[in-house]
Amino acid sequence: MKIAIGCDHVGIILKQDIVDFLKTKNIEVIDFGANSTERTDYPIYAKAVAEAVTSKQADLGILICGTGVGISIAANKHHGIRAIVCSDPYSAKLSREHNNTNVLAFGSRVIGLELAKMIVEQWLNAEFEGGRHQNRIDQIAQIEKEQCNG
Ligand SMILES: O=C[C@H](O)[C@H](O)[C@H](O)COP(=O)(O)O
Repeated sequence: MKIAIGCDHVGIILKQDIVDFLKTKNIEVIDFGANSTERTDYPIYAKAVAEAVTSKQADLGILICGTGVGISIAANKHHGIRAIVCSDPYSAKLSREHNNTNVLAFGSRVIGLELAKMIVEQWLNAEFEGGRHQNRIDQIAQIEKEQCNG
């Protein structure tokens, strides 16, 4: 399992903690920055992580900004990306089982490390259930296609 991770200037401390957490689980991590508290723009890191996932350089992506909102919106602009922004483990788990999310985003100004670790753990351990949910994912992909041609 390979995880691409990225954050803006607000998320760097939490990102490092999550990188360390993933490494204790022997998960390979590709870190796309940021690595300083100098103010930067979250779409840069959303793009890097989203492209790593769509190109299959990584299996899944994790993104952190102040709220997780901007960085997840930016990630969701990429074809094939289904990003969730969440602050609770239940939504994280269900987002994999029902929505086959491939990017997880959260906010370092919203949640603390222990909750973030629970969210990451639930998200990584859950598996897409397919079936009726695949039909809905296919409909999302169809919307993406139509928007692209429109
Ligand atoms: O959704 C956006 C994120 O929460 C950003 O981390 C936030 O907008 C950055 O704000 P500032 O530039 O004021 O640190």
